[in-house]
Amino acid sequence: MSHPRPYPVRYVVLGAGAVGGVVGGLLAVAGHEVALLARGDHLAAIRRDGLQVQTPGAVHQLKLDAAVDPAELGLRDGDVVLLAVKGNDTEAALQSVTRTGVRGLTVVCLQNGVANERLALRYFADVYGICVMLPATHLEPGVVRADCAPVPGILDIGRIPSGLDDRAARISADLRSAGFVSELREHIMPWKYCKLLVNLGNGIRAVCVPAERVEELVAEARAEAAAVLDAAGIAYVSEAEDRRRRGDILQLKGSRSGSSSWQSLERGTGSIETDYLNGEIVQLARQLGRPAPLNERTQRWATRFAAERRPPGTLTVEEWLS
Ligand SMILES: NC(=O)C1=CN([C@@H]2O[C@H](COP(=O)(O)OP(=O)(O)OC[C@H]3O[C@@H](n4cnc5c(N)ncnc54)[C@H](OP(=O)(O)O)[C@@H]3O)[C@@H](O)[C@H]2O)C=CC1
Ligand SMILES: CC(C)(CO)C(=O)C(=O)O
Repeated sequence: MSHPRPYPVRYVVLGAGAVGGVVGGLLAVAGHEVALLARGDHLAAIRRDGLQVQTPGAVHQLKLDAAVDPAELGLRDGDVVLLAVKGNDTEAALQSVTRTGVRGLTVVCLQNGVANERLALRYFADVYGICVMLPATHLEPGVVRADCAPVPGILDIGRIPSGLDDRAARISADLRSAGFVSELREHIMPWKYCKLLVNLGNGIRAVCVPAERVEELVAEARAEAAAVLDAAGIAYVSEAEDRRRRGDILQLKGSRSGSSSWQSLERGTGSIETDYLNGEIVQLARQLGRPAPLNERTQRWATRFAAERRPPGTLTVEEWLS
């Protein structure tokens, strides 16, 4: 592999929320060209005042190109699309890009879950996956916050389905220039499956009142899922390896209300990503003719909460189990 090429790259963040806003914002602070795709009140606030990216040590108010329709940004071959919508929004988001007719884009899935990369490959040849360890919060329209410092996140990257190349090296170097920790991974998907196992708790914790029994159920759902992945012959990085990679790099500062799924309920978006987290395990189990009752229950309750716009953390564990 040769050295990363020095030509300028434009990063187009598709879904400039908590993660996309923080990554795009800090890339812009580091001097990279960044444009944002957002929607609703968030887009209106960004257009009016700029995107505010808070970190534990600084507040950046960034005037960046922003639009809802990718066509408005004049997408061009060579642009790197940082796909940072929730998994349930991926298909529609990708289609909004394909409608521009520009096919020479690089798509980087800056998302939890493992279905986004497959979807992106349907439309684009150059797809990369990032294992996102970046606690971030979408505070209010126009304002996002990185919750860790001094390193905001670990963003290891690899080509899909596997392999290393100059483009991955270039993106990884740009992420490092923006303060992230990022390594190249020849096989990124086993890391993303490991992260999927971590995220199986998002849905239960988002709906339930915090309790010891909730944490036991999270562990049980995780064990159920690991058995499904094993039966399917899908490789995932071990908890020990994941712990070694994280080390003490991420230091949470201040308060954090909850996971990305919790935030969907808190913001009352009407949707939640659980179908692409626990739902991934459920569909795999169904293909194998196996049960996955805890992941199924997690999926059912979370989607119900989102649809009914119920506030997070309000269901007792007894109700969840009933
Ligand atoms: N937040 C976190 O701490 C972490 C999140 N992740 C993962 O990162 C990914 C992104 O999560 P997160 O940043 O929290 O999500 P957010 O909801 O904060 O951000 C996604 C943004 O994309 C917008 N959006 C959705 N579809 C479109 C579209 N077609 N065009 C333009 N904008 C669109 C959403 O709008 P709207 O609000 O209207 O839906 C929202 O503003 C998820 O996969 C999540 O699991 C991973 C690690 C940590
Ligand atoms: C691991 C966790 C919960 C970190 O915030 C996350 O990935 C998320 O919020 O979705």
